Amino acid sequence: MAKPLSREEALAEIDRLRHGIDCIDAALVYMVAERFRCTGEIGAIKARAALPPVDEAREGRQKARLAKLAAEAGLSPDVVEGLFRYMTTEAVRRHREIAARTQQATPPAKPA
Ligand SMILES: C=C(O[C@@H]1C=C(C(=O)O)C=C[C@H]1O)C(=O)O
Repeated sequence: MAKPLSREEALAEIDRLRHGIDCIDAALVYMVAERFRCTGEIGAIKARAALPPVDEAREGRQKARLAKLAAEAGLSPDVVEGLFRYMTTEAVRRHREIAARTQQATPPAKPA
């Protein structure tokens, strides 16, 4: 059994681990921001080319890749899928907004 810890030892250890968590959270925030920057650029390109906001084939490939990565990392595929589902849903919501704004700003095509 693990050796009991004094309250002071426990608090010092928790502080050390929380510092690690704070560093990871900061990195995650910047990585998520960078991901939305990339998906935003894709949204603008799709809108200019009148491509649909959702790409189900790409999402399917990502799902398979992430499930493999989750297994390699010893994580539940459901946890990883849930995290990415939020980001993908939000990216697509933003693509729809970009598409709507682009449509409003684009003059109607001249009749042939
Ligand atoms: C960013 C894209 O648009 C959508 C958002 C995705 C994502 O957030 O990873 C993936 C596929 C698309 O449904 C894309 O087509 O690559």
